[in-house]
Amino acid sequence: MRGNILIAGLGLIGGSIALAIKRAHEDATVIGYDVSNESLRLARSLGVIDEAVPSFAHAAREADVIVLAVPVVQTEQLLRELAHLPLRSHVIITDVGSTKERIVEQALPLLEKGVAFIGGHPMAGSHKSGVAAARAHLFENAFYILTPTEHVKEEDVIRLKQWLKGTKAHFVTLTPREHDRIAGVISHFPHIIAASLVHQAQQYEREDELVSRLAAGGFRDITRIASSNPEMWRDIFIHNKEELLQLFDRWIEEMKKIRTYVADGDSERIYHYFHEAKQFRDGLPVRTKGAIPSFYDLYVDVPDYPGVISEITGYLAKERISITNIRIIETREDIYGVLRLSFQTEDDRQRAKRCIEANTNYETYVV
Ligand SMILES: NC(=O)C1=CN([C@@H]2O[C@H](COP(=O)(O)OP(=O)(O)OC[C@H]3O[C@@H](n4cnc5c(N)ncnc54)[C@H](O)[C@@H]3O)[C@@H](O)[C@H]2O)C=CC1
Ligand SMILES: O=C(O)C(=O)Cc1ccc(O)cc1
Repeated sequence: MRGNILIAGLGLIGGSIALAIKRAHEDATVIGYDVSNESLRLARSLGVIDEAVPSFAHAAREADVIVLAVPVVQTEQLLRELAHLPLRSHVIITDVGSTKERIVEQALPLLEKGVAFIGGHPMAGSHKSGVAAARAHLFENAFYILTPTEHVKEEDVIRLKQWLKGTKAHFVTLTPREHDRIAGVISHFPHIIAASLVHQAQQYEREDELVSRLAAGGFRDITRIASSNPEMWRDIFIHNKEELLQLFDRWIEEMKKIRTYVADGDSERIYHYFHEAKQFRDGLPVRTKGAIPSFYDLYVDVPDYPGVISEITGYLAKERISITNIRIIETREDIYGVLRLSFQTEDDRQRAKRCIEANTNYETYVV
C-alpha cells in the first residue's frame, strides 16, 4: 500500500512498528518524529524510517496513518494536539500504549469530529528501550489488541490491520476497560512484584553484601522486567491506577493466606499452593507470545574450553540467526557444560539447532 505513515516516538515499539510496516508495504513512506534529536537521527541512519521530521504538527497534516508510540501520558498530550490540527479526511490514528481507557477517552474529541482513532497495544516487547533495540519481528505471533469504539467504521479497522500485517501479530478486539483489567493482572502488576523483589534484595544487601553476588538464576529470571524503562512504567501506573489498587489489595490478601500456611507449618496447604500454581502455569499456551514474552531456548552440551561460545555464535552469525540471550548454565572442569541460547522465534531456534548439528558434534536439545 502507498501512503505517508507518521510514527511519533522512535523507541523500541515505534521503531519495530516502522520496520514491520516497511517490510509489508515497500511503497509506503515512513516518516519519524521524536522529541529526542538523537533518537531521530539514529532511526534515520539505521534505516528504520525514510524521513525524519522536526515538527509533529506539520507532518500530521500530510499523514495517511499516524502511530503514537510514546509513553502513555505523552500519548494523551499528542492526542490533545491532534484534536486542533487540520488532518486528512481519511487519516487513521492509532497508538501502541500499554493502557487504553484514558487514551481512548482522550481521543473522544477526535472521534466526535469523525477522525478514525483506533486504540492499539501490541502485547510483546522487552525490558530494553530505544530504537537500536527495534526489530521487525518483535510482534510476530504476539497478541495485538485493538480497542475501536462505536464511532469507528469497520472498514477503517480492516485498513489499519492491513497496514500492520507485517507485524505478523494476532489481532484481538477488546473494550478499553477489559484491556486494562487483563493487562493489569498479566503485565502491569508483575512489574511491581519484580521491582519490589529487587528492593527487598537491596535492603538485605545492606546487611550482607553476598546477596547480590549470589542473586543469580531464578532471581534474575523473575526480576528481568525490573530493568525496564522507569518513565514508561510510571506512566502506566498513573493511567491504570484503579485496576492496580484492586490488584494490590488482592495480592496482600494472597500473601497473608500463604504466610499463614507457612507460619502454621501446614505442609499440605503449602504443597497444594505450589501444585495448583504449577498446574495453571504449565497449562498456559506456550506457542503464542504473551505480554511477558517467552523465549525459545535451545540447550547445547558443550565441552568446557575457552572459545567454545564464540565458535557456536560464529556458526549462527554466518547464517544470520540472531540470539536474544546466551548463558552457561553449569560448567565444572572436566565435564560438559550446558549452553542456553535463546531466540525470538521457533523458526530461529530450529534453524540454530540444524546449524549447530551440521557444524559440530555437540548434543542439542529443546526442553
Ligand atoms: N517496551 C515494551 O515492551 C512495550 C511498550 N509499549 C508501549 O509503547 C510505548 C513506547 O514504549 P517504548 O517504545 O518501549 O519506549 P522507548 O523509551 O523505547 O521509546 C519512546 C520514545 O518516545 C520518545 N518520546 C517521548 N515523549 C515524546 C513526545 N512527546 N513526542 C515524541 N516523542 C516522544 C522518546 O524520546 C523515545 O524515543 C509506551 O506507551 C509503552 O507503554 C507497548 C508494548 C510493549
Ligand atoms: O519485558 C517484558 O517482558 C515486558 O513486559 C514487555 C511488555 C511491556 C509492556 C507492554 O505493554 C507489553 C509487553
